[in-house]
Amino acid sequence: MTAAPLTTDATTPPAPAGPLLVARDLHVAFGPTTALAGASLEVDGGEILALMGPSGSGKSTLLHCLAGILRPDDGTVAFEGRDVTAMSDAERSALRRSEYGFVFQFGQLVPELTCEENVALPLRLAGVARREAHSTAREWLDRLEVPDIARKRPGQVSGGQAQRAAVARALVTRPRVVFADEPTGALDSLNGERVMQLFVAAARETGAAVVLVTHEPRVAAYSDREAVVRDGRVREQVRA
Ligand SMILES: Nc1ncnc2c1ncn2[C@@H]1O[C@H](COP(=O)(O)OP(=O)(O)OP(=O)(O)O)[C@@H](O)[C@H]1O
Repeated sequence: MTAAPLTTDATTPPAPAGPLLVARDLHVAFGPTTALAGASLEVDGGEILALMGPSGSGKSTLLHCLAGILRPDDGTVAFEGRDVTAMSDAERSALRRSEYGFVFQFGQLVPELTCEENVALPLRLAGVARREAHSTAREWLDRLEVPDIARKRPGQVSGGQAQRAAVARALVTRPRVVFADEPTGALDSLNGERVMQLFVAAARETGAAVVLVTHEPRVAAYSDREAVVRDGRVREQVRA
């Protein structure tokens, strides 16, 4: 029997230095309404994290702060140790484009483009040549089990099919984190479960972390960890 080598070679990636995303003591107010009141949360690389909690508790606001869409009034968000809250708007949008993917409740696909063009779009924006972007987009539609919608526009496909295209579009650039706000909220439970299964399987394959807001325990059941938000703070965390 050969002993396993004790040393690592130069090609071994370094062990992760810590969590991928760290939010500390976030405060956000919209006029007189407090949305976040000291929310803190960490997200590890590759983990599926569900944000749960009552309506109006601050889940979407927390997601928007984590994703660098909204700058908190106070507190910090760091991605791989880089302070996102201190970045300029241009730096934050560059970070979002290069490292993050997004899925919303209603796919928010571009209605004038075919589903294939929608999925290819983030690659085209990243400078990938047209032919390669489209062939990768078709692979992703296959992976999400909707090859037939490639040439259809979003208005010509079902809600579940459109949401699969939205998941494909979010993952096609192989982002480090996908943020999803009620990704199955507009689907019936059978469709919602299938979309979640495919979403989680694809994210695990690419190594993307997923942060998702959901009301549905059946959707949260696909996560590795649930964080419960109440009154603008993360109150408890349960490892699945
Ligand atoms: N753009 C905004 N302008 C004014 N108030 C807002 C805005 N966004 C959120 N709020 C308020 O901030 C609080 C937190 O909202 P948020 O959407 O983060 O909660 P949530 O937990 O995601 O709710 P839901 O589950 O109903 O989507 C709520 O009281 C909400 O009304």
